[in-house]
Amino acid sequence: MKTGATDIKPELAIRVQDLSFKWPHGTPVLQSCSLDVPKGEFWMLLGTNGSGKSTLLRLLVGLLQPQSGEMQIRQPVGFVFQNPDHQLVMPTVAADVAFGLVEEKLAPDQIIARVREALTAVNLLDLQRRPIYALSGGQKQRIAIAGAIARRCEVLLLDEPTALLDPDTQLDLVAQVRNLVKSRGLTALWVTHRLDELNYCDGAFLLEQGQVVDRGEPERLKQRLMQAPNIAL
Ligand SMILES: Nc1ncnc2c1ncn2[C@@H]1O[C@H](COP(=O)(O)OP(=O)(O)OP(=O)(O)O)[C@@H](O)[C@H]1O
Repeated sequence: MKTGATDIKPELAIRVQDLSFKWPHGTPVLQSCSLDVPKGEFWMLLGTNGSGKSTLLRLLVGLLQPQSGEMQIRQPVGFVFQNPDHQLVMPTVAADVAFGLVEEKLAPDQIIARVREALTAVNLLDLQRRPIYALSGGQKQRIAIAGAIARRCEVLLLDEPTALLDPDTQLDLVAQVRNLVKSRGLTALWVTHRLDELNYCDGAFLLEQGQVVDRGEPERLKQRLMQAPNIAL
């Protein structure tokens, strides 16, 4: 099995080939799953409940190990969970963004500069001293993204980051991630059930029973899913 980003093609940020995963004593979740995400693009991952979307992201970030197949992903990778309360750990906004930099052993002025840059990128510099508990759901998701930007992540993996947000905040977040991808050369893979979010991405994958069954232009996939009542996203 090959993992890491050492020999990934220059035009790609994520490469998954024939990946298979099953839980102990469980049925297969991913079965020869293959996909490529081009560098500097914003792609989405769609599929019915239980089709393996979250499992694929967890494999990509190393939280799970596949039984077979190959994965390559550019480092560092940032992960944004559905529920931001599962990943924001410090009492204030600036402290939380800085927390992710501990391993880099930076000087204090470098940490301050990275935190300011990251909060500016998500338009939340004004809130740097605010307690985490006093943020909205959308603001918390943007802080999680700022943490990844501060760490200079090349790839963002987002697992239904808008699931707990109201519709306006949902579209603000997806538009902001698109802007970050385009302005900073990041690559993002975003799991969603919401077809209106497809308007913001460069391409999408459709996962069914652990395999990619369609991929490509978001508008075409959107039309396919709107005309397929048997695929309940
Ligand atoms: N910790 C676990 N132990 C055993 N089975 C699990 C575990 N986590 C998930 N599964 C199973 O793995 C399969 C794939 O789950 P996964 O969360 O990847 O699906 P998904 O496509 O992200 O679904 P959803 O859209 O509902 O979030 C499901 O059948 C699920 O029940």
